[in-house]
Amino acid sequence: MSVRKLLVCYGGTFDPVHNGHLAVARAARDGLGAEVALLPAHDPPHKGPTRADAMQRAEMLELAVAGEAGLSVDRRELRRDGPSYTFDTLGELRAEHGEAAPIAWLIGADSLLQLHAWHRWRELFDRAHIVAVQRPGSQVDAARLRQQAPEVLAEIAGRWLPPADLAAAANGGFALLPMPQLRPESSTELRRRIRTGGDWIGWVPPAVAAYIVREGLYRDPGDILVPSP
Ligand SMILES: Nc1ncnc2c1ncn2[C@@H]1O[C@H](COP(=O)(O)OP(=O)(O)OP(=O)(O)O)[C@@H](O)[C@H]1O
Ligand SMILES: O=C(O)c1ccc[n+]([C@@H]2O[C@H](COP(=O)([O-])O)[C@@H](O)[C@H]2O)c1
Repeated sequence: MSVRKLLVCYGGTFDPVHNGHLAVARAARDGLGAEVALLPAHDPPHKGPTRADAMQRAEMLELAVAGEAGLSVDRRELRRDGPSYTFDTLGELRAEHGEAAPIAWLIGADSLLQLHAWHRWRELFDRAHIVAVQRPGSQVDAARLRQQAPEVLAEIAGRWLPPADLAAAANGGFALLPMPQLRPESSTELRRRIRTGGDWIGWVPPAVAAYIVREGLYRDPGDILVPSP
């Protein structure tokens, strides 16, 4: 039986992309033997207005992964109006790749704890696997899920797979991605540091840092704030 290569889709606001995102994408590529597509959200459903516009966020992402094997940027959400629902994105990907292709949607642990608030969230499993990665401050285990997101725990309970088994099925599984080392970076803290003159250059690839400086991004007072509902 031939097992097809897993496609891992890693969606985000990427406002801006940082080295934590890249470490997660590389861990998925290397740990799961996957191709990883990074998808900037045009209009992230649970976030307020972004600080950089969608084109700038996509350009920074492209600079961040340029020349890196196994990582690419997929701009499809920029071509859709309205909230960038993952359910819709996975519908497009499923139609393009076919019913048998193994596809996974990759999220951080903070996103997993909110998964029950996503548009048609249970049906995401009809279209992809969900893979979560631990994040400092939001690390998940069964006890934390039971306390903070019992519906999510109930949904994934029968779906747990060893990461190596994801490629053997098209969708429907849940796995935790092993991360060699947890990463502290966040876009919110990065923007705060840029605004306040803190130490931020080492948190992004050099080409992204140059872009931020050139475009004068994240320097207005409003850039400190992230109104997340
Ligand atoms: N350092 C990190 N470790 C693990 N997962 C992360 C990390 N940073 C971001 N993620 C995950 O990557 C996805 C996209 O993240 P996003 O673009 O929202 O960046 P962010 O740093 O979480 O931004 P913000 O601080 O504005 O919320 C989310 O699922 C998030 O949980
Ligand atoms: O589909 C949804 O309802 C939904 C709700 C929240 C987040 N998402 C997606 O999850 C990814 C990470 O979101 P964020 O807000 O942490 O950048 C990004 O691709 C979003 O479009 C999707």
